Amino acid sequence: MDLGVIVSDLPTEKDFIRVFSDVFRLKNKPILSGSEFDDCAALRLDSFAQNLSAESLTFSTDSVRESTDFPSGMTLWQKGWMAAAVNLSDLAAMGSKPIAFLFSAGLPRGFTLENAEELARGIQECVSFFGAEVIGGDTEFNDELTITGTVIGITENKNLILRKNARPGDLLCATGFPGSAGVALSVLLNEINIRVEAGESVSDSTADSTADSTSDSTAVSNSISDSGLDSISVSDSFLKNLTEPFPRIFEGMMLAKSGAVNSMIDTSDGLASSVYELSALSGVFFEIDEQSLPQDGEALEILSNHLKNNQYKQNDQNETNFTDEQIAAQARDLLIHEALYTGGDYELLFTIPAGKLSLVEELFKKFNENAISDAISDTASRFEGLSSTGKSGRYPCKFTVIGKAIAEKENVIVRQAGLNSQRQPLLKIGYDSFKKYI
Ligand SMILES: Nc1ncnc2c1ncn2[C@@H]1O[C@H](COP(=O)(O)OP(=O)(O)O)[C@@H](O)[C@H]1O
Ligand SMILES: Cc1ncc(C[n+]2csc(CCOP(=O)(O)OP(=O)(O)O)c2C)c(N)n1
Ligand SMILES: [Mg+2]
Repeated sequence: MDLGVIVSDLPTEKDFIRVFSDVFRLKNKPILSGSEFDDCAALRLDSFAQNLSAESLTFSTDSVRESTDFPSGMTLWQKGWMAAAVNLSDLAAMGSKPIAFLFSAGLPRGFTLENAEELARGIQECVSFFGAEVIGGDTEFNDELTITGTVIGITENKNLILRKNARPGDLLCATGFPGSAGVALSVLLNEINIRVEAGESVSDSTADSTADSTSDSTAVSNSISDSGLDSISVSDSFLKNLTEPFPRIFEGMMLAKSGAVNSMIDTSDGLASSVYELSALSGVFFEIDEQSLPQDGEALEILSNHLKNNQYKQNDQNETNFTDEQIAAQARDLLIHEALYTGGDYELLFTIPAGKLSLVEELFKKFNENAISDAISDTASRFEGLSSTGKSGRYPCKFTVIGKAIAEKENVIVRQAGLNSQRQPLLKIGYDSFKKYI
């Protein structure tokens, strides 16, 4: 079929569904019927129980759409990947194993079959990477591209991790480098005062399916480089922190299986917001030690340049007032703010009893050495040639103790002021789809 055809010009919906279904070929026998042939997909749960007893099913649904989730410059492949990833991240937070994904797409006017295929490939590659299959959906038209996904997972009852069981004295732990997605978003929204030079081309580091994204990423770079300021280069792999969320499915399953984790949540809405969720449901309060928050080197470099360029402008292009050291300290502060109060990182935040720390450290060490743990060894081949892994640095997965449950009656942040530390209330703010992005 001619891929240039506009989807809404096709004679019937069936003609279109075939394009999607060709991308979502079913591999898993227990799925008796997939997206194209019957009214429903059917899953044989007894077959899943051969490898992992499926005592509980887990479900989640989340929507993404153009104006609120896709900053300009994202490829359709990335939009598809993101639609699946934000849903899978909810399963990761419960330690659940993904088995199936469904989505309803609202396609904008002018969307071609080629566009649809790229979107579908992004969804398929994310879903299959994490061991699940796309089993159905619906297609409609909408003013802006909208994708509502639903994931289904399975878990053994003893491994089901909830938000509500954090205990006094627990250590608060996080994966990844919080704040990276927030900084990437500011770059893509042109809120950061830097001049961007295209980093390594997306196609250099990615699978064939993303090769088209090079032109988009250049468009982002050009729009920002008009500012005429000092230039630094922002790599495409850094921007992927936002544009290709990497759900911590394998880490979540490993943590759940370890028996060490009392409570867990993903950080999609920001660290502070996630801490408040764990706190409200568990009835304990937390302190975050800001010094312990891991910071991504490129994020710091971007923020330092932003600060320098702001001053350069303010001072009528004379020398800046601050030393490099002062600028670096201000950049660290800004990144802490991003980590706490903006979302988009899709990392895991979890609590463990202090006595389990060495066990969890050992598990992460082994996990990172093998890229994947024994429990998920069947997935090794999926790591090859995928854009979200590789150079974007999602592996090794960093794991950090960032605070603990405390006796006080509020959530606090421990800040460093010179040689002294200060305890301040943790603000209850984060990404909220009902409010304007902060
Ligand atoms: N419209 C809705 N109807 C029923 N439950 C909902 C609705 N919206 C959200 N929820 C539930 O509220 C909980 C939190 O949802 P949400 O804030 O969207 O979480 P997340 O940030 O993980 O997507 C989830 O259990 C979700 O299923
Ligand atoms: C254009 C644009 N603005 C803002 C964002 C940032 N953003 C959009 S959704 C989101 C987090 C949503 O969390 P999630 O749990 O997936 O959804 P929820 O159900 O909480 O809305 C963030 C940080 C973005 N990705 N793109
Ligand atoms: Mg939601």
